[in-house]
Amino acid sequence: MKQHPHTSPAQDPGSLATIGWLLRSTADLLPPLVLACILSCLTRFASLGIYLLAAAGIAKVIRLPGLETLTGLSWTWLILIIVALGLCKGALRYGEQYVGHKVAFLSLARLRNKIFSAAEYQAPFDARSKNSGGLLAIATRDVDRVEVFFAHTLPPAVAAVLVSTAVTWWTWAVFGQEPALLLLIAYVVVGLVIPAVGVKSLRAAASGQARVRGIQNQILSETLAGIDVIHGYASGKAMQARFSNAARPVEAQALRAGKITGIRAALSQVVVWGSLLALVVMFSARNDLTGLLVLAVIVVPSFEAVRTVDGFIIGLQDSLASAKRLYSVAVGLPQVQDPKQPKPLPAEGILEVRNLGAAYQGVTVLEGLDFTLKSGEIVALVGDSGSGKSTAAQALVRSIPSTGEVSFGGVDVAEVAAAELRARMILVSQEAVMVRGTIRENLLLGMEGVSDDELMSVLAELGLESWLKAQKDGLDTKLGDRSTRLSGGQRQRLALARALVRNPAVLILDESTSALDSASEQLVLTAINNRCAQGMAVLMISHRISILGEAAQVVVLREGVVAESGAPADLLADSNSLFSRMAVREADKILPMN
Ligand SMILES: Nc1ncnc2c1ncn2[C@@H]1O[C@H](COP(=O)(O)OP(=O)(O)OP(=O)(O)O)[C@@H](O)[C@H]1O
Repeated sequence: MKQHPHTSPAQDPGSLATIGWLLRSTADLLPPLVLACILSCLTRFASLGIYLLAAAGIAKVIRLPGLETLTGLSWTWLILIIVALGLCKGALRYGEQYVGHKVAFLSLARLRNKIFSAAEYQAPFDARSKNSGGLLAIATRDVDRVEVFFAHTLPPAVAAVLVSTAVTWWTWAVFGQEPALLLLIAYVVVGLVIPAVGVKSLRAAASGQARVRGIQNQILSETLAGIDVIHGYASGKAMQARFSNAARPVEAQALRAGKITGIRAALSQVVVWGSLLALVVMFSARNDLTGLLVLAVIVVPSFEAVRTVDGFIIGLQDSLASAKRLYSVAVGLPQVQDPKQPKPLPAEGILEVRNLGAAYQGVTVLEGLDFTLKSGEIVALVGDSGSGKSTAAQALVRSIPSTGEVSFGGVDVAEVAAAELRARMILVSQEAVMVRGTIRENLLLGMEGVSDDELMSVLAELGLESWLKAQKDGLDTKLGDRSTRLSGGQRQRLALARALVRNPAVLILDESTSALDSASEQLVLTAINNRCAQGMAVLMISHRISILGEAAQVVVLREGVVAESGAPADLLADSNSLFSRMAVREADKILPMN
């Protein structure tokens, strides 16, 4: 038995690997990020310069002795340098914010595109098996949270290191070893030790919050999609309770994170003001008031630079939790991958299905399906609900991993690019999904080179001509959110038209006429038969025997295996066959109506 290629989704990579991935994903944006770091450092140094000169001015006014290099400057020079530094600081700050945010937003746009294309690549199987609300939260909120990583992490971190190093070095050079060592210890405590306090709990709280966002999004989108059902059953309050209960399990974590944040802020205040006090004691003993004044005005803003580390460590936990969720989507490989060197698929040929099997989470739901579908023929796949019919259809177009062999025109479909396969073999699934857009956009879904006349002729084939004429804007009519303007039958026929416009070699219809009244259904079946007369092959999946009249072969599935197969007339001739019993049951249902 041949196993079609598939892999498992990506595992949680850990913080370092996530940061590596973020940087790799945006490698070409690193030069402007470095520029943002340089600008951030220069801004801090400009601030320090202004404070230093202001302190020198005060020392001059009150005629304090010492530090003549600064206090000896004339008032004109002092004021000129302060104004120049102020202007520089403004320009540098503007540049830092501009470049930092530009990098951040470009990176976010890139990450959003990456998530979309990864989800599209992994679709439909993997995308379907993820919860849609979670995926939505990842593609929107999580991506936004990563902004902290780009705009508010690296530049302040670099500035913190450089500012503290420069102030320590300058203090050592001007005032000696003692105050310099005191500052160095205080910087290490504020910039490294305190930010490490409770970091695990903060990380857990951030992941919990990210998870809750996903669940709440899921509940919200389910509620919107099923608003009629929820109103119909007066279940609004129950859904609201589900929404708020989703946050319950992480409430304790969030409170703990709040406490830790408070404790960290208090500790760093104690260290900052404690070191200032120590400097006062040290410089009073030396009787050096000018030194104390100058150092004090430098130390306070330098601590501000170092304390940003604590702030961004908190933001960074949130950002990393989000980045890990992005990573899990972005690097996951699809369960069904394209072959490395895909073979071309012939434009026409016979579809041969041998021993087709499929499983969900290790549970086999389909095995040993065999049939042959020739050009211009209809094969019917019937069976009770849950017998594996839709699974077989999805396995044929390689939407889900499968076993066995499927070939078209003699080429194994596992060796063909999925996009090429799905252009030749189209599955119209049970759910007739329309997107927000016009009728034309819904029919084409990005396909090019189809004229409006061709679209209208297909709609006419399916009995939608008068419906289209009644629409004010014709093919430009907007269908709106979840195409609420359409009836179930109209929606099904539009989904069918979307497939027929593409003129596939094989059309797989999975209960695609279930919402139609019998007159419209007959019209659709005639259209299908006409297409068959022109060479299209059809695999028709249905519960209803009455619509399978033209089928060359019927395959009956029971609990995932082929229970019987043959020409419909032969199966009907055997009164004990499952097929004839299904036909009798269906006729019995119809008879009392007559
Ligand atoms: N995504 C999935 N994950 C897990 N199990 C699934 C999934 N999709 C289908 N199944 C299971 O696989 C079995 C076959 O389902 P399938 O949808 O193929 O049946 P079906 O014959 O098309 O049913 P129906 O006529 O009701 O549409 C069922 O037991 C179903 O519960």
